[in-house]
Amino acid sequence: MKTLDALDYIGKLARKPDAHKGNTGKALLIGGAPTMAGALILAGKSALHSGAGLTLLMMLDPRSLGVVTNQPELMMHDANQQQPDEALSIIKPTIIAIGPGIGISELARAWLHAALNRLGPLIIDADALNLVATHPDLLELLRQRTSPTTLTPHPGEAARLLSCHTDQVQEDREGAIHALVRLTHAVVVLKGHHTLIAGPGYETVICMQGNPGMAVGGMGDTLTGCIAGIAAQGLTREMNLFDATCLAVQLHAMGGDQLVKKQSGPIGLTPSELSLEIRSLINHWLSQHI
Ligand SMILES: NC(=O)C1=CN([C@@H]2O[C@H](COP(=O)(O)OP(=O)(O)OC[C@H]3O[C@@H](n4cnc5c(N)ncnc54)[C@H](O)[C@@H]3O)[C@@H](O)[C@H]2O)[C@@H](O)CC1
Ligand SMILES: Nc1ncnc2c1ncn2[C@@H]1O[C@H](COP(=O)(O)OP(=O)(O)O)[C@@H](O)[C@H]1O
Repeated sequence: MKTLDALDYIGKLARKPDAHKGNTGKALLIGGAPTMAGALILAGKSALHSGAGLTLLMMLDPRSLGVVTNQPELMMHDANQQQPDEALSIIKPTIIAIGPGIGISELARAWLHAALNRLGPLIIDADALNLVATHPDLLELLRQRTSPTTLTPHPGEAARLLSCHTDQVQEDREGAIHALVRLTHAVVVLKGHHTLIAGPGYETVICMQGNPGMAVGGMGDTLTGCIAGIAAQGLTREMNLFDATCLAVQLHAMGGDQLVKKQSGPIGLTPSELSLEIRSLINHWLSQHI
């Protein structure tokens, strides 16, 4: 197992003078069921601040479509008003992330089915992972995918996928992540203290950064948005989804550590602040190296 060291990939995010929003990546994030719109909005803000050219939110709760007035850059879509397969083929996202606050309704299942069926890179998080754990047809679709896929389970979600107890995952995190890769054929991020990343054909890496100030609701949504934002830009610039995933995990953990250094944590550290810190880290690195 090697230590995560992915910062050099930031170089691939450098903008050419003639860059435009059509070639800086389109991230589509799907989730935000009633009571959990915040999860999708946090993921959206994170994708935006990580540099995605366009960030679209496909929101399952129609009443929450108007709640992001403080971030009008996010493009809001009502998941109830569209046929999932048709909408995905019209939007043509560079990357889809599905799960933050999505819940386990029939509507959530329909969007996940469409996302799994579509050719193109995909990130699966939160309740979308729980749906995979409880629907063998969705697991089979995931296993058969030919496009790059990243799963971001916390230990509780990992345990549901592996039909075991969370304690068993935590007792042998390396064994658990390998079992998840074998089960799903995807890149897997096993979150928590010392996050692990593994995937078919890749050496497992361990993130030695991050801190307990990040133990607050919405931190995982922020990671999912960050992977989406980095991948949206990087996938068209010789960065694959595994590399984008590694870079986002490291930026997310380093951002948390920076905020603690600035005494914005560990107590009271928020996912919204972390998105802005990740933006600073990316731009600082670019200003030093490019
Ligand atoms: N602002 C919002 O609207 C938020 C909505 N959220 C959504 O809420 C839904 C439910 O997600 P939850 O993750 O809260 O609930 P879950 O029941 O899936 O997982 C929580 C449990 O998993 C275990 N667990 C998680 N991380 C662990 C770790 N590092 N070590 C050991 N055990 C660990 C613990 O037993 C914990 O109680 C998701 O759809 C999620 O996106 C959350 O993301 C929080 C913020
Ligand atoms: N003690 C910790 N040390 C390092 N990272 C942590 C710690 N606690 C939480 N994190 C990170 O914060 C994020 C929490 O994700 P998750 O549990 O999915 O949150 P949520 O579902 O509330 O958005 C993960 O990236 C995890 O690695």
